[in-house]
Amino acid sequence: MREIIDDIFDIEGSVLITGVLVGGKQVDIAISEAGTIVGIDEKNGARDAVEAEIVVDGSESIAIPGLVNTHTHAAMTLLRGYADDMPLQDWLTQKIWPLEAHLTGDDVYWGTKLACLEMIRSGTTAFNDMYFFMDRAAEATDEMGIRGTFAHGFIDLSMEEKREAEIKATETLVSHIKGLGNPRLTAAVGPHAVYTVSPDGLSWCAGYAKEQDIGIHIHVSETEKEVVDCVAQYGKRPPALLDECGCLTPRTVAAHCCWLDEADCRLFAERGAHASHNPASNMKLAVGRAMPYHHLKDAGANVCLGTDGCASNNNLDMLEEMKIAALLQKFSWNTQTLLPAGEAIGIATAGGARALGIGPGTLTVGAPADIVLIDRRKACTTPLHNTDSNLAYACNGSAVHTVLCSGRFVMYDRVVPGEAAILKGAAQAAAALVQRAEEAE
Ligand SMILES: C[C@H]1O[C@@H](n2cnc3c(O)ncnc32)[C@H](O)[C@@H]1O
Ligand SMILES: [Zn+2]
Repeated sequence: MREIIDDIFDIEGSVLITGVLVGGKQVDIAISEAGTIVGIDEKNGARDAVEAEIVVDGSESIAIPGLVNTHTHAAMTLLRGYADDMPLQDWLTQKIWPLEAHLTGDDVYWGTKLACLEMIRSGTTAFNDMYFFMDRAAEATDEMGIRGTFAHGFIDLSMEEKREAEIKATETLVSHIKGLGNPRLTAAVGPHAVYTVSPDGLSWCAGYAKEQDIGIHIHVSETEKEVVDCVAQYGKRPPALLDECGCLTPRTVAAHCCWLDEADCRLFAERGAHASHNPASNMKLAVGRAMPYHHLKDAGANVCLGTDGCASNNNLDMLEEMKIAALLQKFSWNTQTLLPAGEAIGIATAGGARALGIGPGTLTVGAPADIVLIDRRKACTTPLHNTDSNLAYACNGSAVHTVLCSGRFVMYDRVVPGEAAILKGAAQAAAALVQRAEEAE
């Protein structure tokens, strides 16, 4: 493996992964130069699909589709450990928003580089991001080689002047991302939540997302207070308000969804909206209830998985998040059979890919070659009675050893190009950010 490591990140040719375990079977996976899976076969049939430029021995690996993190604020890696053990509203208003007021574009660049590094190292190949200075987040993501969907966090606090500024920021970002013409980078509209965006702001976001044919990324029903306040102010629950404003669509990814009731779940299913489960953040911020996964599933709504930002998680490890999701669901709803291992993997892969519109999120012919190789020589993969169980319940991101996105290597044998410089740049940016905030106090 070692001989080809120096130039493997620059090669843009076809790839063959031999003898890798997929769904309990030893197969070869052939990947075209264009970055698509063109063959997957047990009996060496895939070998005929490409004249491979790179052949990787997969016999010590399990292959899974790239993990899709459907709700994060990537650059919040810089805020990791800055404010812990607080309720959501105090956490946001007393600690997070005052520090974010001092953010710069360079901070977001370095924070996103660090986030991408961490995501790649734990098997994530696509993420749904909502934050600020998102042109710099897209730049960082492009350099790291994975997929990102970028939304400006739209917060108008019911003020006309703020709304106009947020509209401008959203339009500028969307035209910038579209102008890049990079299939790995897409734009979305990011109304923060019903308690920070007016109905006029929400309606504008819905209309603009429709006009631009892009997604909507929003926090929904995270706390009981959000629901109670929404009913008091608007006479309806958050999903009904969002629906009235046109924000519940097949392109909407709604984060948290902890306090949805059964009718809300049915509305999600009817509108084709996607519910992103963020269990670690929900438990850490003690929002009081887990997403009603069973009601969403019974209604037929798509559920996907996300970590939220590093100030409320405090990492971006989607393998770890799968286990937390499965355990939280079983515990909260007192049902051992709820969210079994295979389904937990499904919401982190196919469910996420469906939510972000990036193919089937499976290892099948025609799918984008977003592939994660998990080391079979680890304690967490020994023994392998049931691969899904090992992946969902025993492993975390440290078992990932090679990652491809769109057929290109972004990590090989646990090496990610530029890692030391990213750690240094991000640490310096985080320290300078806190210093600026303290000096301004
Ligand atoms: C984009 C803004 O969203 C803020 N944020 C981060 N995590 C959460 C959460 O769990 N609920 C609501 N808002 C959140 C982030 O700090 C940005 O200000
Ligand atoms: Zn969030």
